[in-house]
Amino acid sequence: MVLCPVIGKLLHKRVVLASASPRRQEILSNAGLRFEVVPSKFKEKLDKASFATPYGYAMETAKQKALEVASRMHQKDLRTPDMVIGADTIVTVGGLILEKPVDKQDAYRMLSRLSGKEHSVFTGVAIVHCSSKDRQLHTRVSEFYEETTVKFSELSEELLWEYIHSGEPMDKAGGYGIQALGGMLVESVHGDFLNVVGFPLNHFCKQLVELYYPPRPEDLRQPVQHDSIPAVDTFEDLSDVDGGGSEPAQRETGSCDEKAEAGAAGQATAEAECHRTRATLPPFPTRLLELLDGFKLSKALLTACKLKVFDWLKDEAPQKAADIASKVDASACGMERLLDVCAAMGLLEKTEQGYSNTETANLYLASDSEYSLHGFMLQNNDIIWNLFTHLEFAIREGRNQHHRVLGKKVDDLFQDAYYRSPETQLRFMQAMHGVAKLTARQVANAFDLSRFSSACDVGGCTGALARELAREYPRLQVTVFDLPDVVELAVHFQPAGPQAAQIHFAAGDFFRDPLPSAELYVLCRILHDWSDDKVHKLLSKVAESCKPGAGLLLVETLLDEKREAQGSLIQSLNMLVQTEGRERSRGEYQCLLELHGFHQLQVVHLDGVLDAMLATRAAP
Ligand SMILES: O=c1[nH]cc([C@@H]2O[C@H](COP(=O)(O)OP(=O)(O)OP(=O)(O)O)[C@@H](O)[C@H]2O)c(=O)[nH]1
Repeated sequence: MVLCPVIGKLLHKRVVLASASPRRQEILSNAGLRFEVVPSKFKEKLDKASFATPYGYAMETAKQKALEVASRMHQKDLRTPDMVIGADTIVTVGGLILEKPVDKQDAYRMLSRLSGKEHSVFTGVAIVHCSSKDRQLHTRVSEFYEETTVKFSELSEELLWEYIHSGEPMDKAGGYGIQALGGMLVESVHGDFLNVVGFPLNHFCKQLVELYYPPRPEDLRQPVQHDSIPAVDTFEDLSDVDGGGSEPAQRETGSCDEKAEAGAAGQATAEAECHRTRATLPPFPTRLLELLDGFKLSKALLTACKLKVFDWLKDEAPQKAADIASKVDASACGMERLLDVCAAMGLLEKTEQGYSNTETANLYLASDSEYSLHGFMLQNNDIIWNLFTHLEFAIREGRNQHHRVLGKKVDDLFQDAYYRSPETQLRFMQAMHGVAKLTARQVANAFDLSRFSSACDVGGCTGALARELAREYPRLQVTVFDLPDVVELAVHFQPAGPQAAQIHFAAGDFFRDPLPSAELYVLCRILHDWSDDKVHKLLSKVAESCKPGAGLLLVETLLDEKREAQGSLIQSLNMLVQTEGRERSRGEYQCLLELHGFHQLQVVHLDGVLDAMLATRAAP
């Protein structure tokens, strides 16, 4: 839904968000804006003392971020963007400007400064309109800022450090994330909440309205104040050629290298007329159409992974579509379209010399990179995609769809489906390994586990989490307990390193065989695979193996109590299609754990959709 119809003006424009902040991406895409993400390489090192105000500093940084991206894209790309958006969020307290902490000590210094006091959060935003004439880039900049005041409670040392150890402060201005755990530190907020999160959406929409719908001449005679986003509820003309008003009026605030005055009165009147005649049409269903296209984008990503496009481009000079096509036995015309889509999705960079990997592709999509998700992509392409094509049956029948994909009965989910052949098993393990590596460090850091000297990672697969636990707690001995076939293949995933001596593998079936003894049991993304009956069975086995004081570390995706968060809900649907289980809420896990004698539940939300929970076994 596009509540701010002016966003429809930008539908056919090439809009670029010059920001790596996932929060800014989420805020703008939730608002229905269609944009590409090109993080800025501008180093945030302007001399703060040279600015009269903190917001002046934030606006200038935002502008430099956006201009850097605009000029890089103009030089490298075949098509200059129409609009580049940059933003910078800072916190000010006692005359000091706080940005993102550089390490935990820095986070500590920042948060202690904020404790018990009120501070301001400023986000500077720059909207850079770009055009290209005679190969020269021309820019016009509109900039603004928003201020929100936030008051923190008094923070105890313990709370402070617990929060810092959650890892959340590190990429956030002022060292806290108001939208997540950091919200617990906040007593009151005055002003725009999203401004604190990183992007003042309301002010941004008003700014767009000012740019694209300048007041009519008669309105200019009286001062007009927009207390809210004007409801210009029209179906916008999306064409760039018929004078439908896709260009902003030349009315920027702040600095610009082509300063322009308010839009010409004639143009303004024509625009206003245009809105009035179309006022009865509904808003363009941008978000809906994006949702519809979602599966095509996913399939393009998965196909590029399957064809190893990102491997061919890793550490190479830019290559043409035809070169890649010949390497993977594909048509040049098909490959060009695929690569163009990958570039539009921000996975490749396209220049006159050809295509090259973006940092994201090098990091996560090349199959040999340290944090590769290539195996996970193949699992999605080869297995999960097929299961999802039977979603309708899954909904009607309330069960997974392996039987339909495989054309035979599936009694044992793992032996009959995921591990039905050595190849499928290896691919499954590669997928799990990639995901586990990405999240394991956060899991290991979520709680202080130093009181335990032995742990058993039940269903621990390749041992990726065991490795991080061993790294974080050098006196911890970790047993990875998994099916014999898994243990046999797990040797292929063991890097050399000092942790090897702390990790042992034990073969067995956690529903049938006794569990290795340990002071801490770990169940990472295991319970969500199983029905309530089987979860009870497994938890009672764990409980029987535990002495009082033993710990149980669960890692799962928690459903929010209101069942509103899309990320966890889609995971639960995923579980329906793939497994015998489902995602559960914190309350449901708490009941399950308490039934089996585990109490004192603590929960830490991790990046992405995972949550870590730690409970302690009480005396029976
Ligand atoms: O409560 C919250 N406060 C702030 C944030 C996030 O903090 C960062 C602010 O940093 P900056 O403006 O420099 O932006 P970057 O993340 O470095 O991305 P750019 O590429 O745009 O420079 C921002 O991500 C906020 O979202 C928060 O999440 N919660």
